[in-house]
Amino acid sequence: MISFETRELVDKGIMLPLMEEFYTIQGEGYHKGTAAYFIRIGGCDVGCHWCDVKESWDADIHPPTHVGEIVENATKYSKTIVITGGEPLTWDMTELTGSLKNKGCDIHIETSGAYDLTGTWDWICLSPKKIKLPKPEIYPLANELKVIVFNKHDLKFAEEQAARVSDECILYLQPEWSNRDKVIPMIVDYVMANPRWKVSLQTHKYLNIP
Ligand SMILES: C[S@@+](CC[C@H](N)C(=O)[O-])C[C@H]1O[C@@H](n2cnc3c(N)ncnc32)[C@H](O)[C@@H]1O
Ligand SMILES: Nc1nc2[nH]cc(C(=O)O)c2c(=O)[nH]1
Ligand code: SF4
Ligand SMILES: [Mg+2]
Repeated sequence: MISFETRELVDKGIMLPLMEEFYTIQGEGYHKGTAAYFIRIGGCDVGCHWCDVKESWDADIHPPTHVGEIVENATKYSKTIVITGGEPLTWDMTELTGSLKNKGCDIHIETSGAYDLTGTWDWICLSPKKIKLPKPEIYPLANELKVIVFNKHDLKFAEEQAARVSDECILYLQPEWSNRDKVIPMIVDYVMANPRWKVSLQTHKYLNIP
């Protein structure tokens, strides 16, 4: 049982349910190929049926951890930090990003955008989900839009989402991993016909790294 005091600290974003942290290579999107330290925060109730980290969903199974401890550890490894989850915006990211900024880090987020945007970010990867759409205020701030393609309807969804981001936002279609053999040919044809889109692959899965 988590104490009332701990629950209060988590509500304020001074502690966060930490699922895992690892130094690896960013596998996806614009920064693919770049070494980065990943901090995976537990808790998500978006419920994507193909989510590749369903173990992250239940925040209660991930230990509430002081932001100071997370930051001290992360900065031993890298100045490029990726905050992911779960859905990191389930929580108040003000304290975590403020502390990382104080250490001079470049801070990236992987988010569905389904909850209020908190924290200060150097790079926002917005990966919108049909079942819980992003909050309107995140669209103009997204640096990259990364739509997961599970079937052809997702291409229409991708265009609807692209209409809401800024002109500078980089547009990616990323195959849903378990259905990749089916959807990759469709994505390839689509990107050649619509070259403002780019392909993003989960390259870490091909490299066999976290
Ligand atoms: C696990 S999510 C965590 C961050 C946040 N909840 C989100 O969805 O953006 C990290 C990234 O992986 C993508 N993703 C999750 N499951 C996937 C799958 N089976 N195939 C391809 N991409 C996937 C998400 O869309 C997101 O861009
Ligand atoms: N290497 C690596 N790159 C990633 N890019 C986004 C990831 C994520 O799960 O958010 C991820 C991940 O889990 N591993
Ligand atoms: S929003 Fe992200 S973490 Fe949540 S279920 Fe979807 S892919 Fe998984
Ligand atoms: Mg991942």
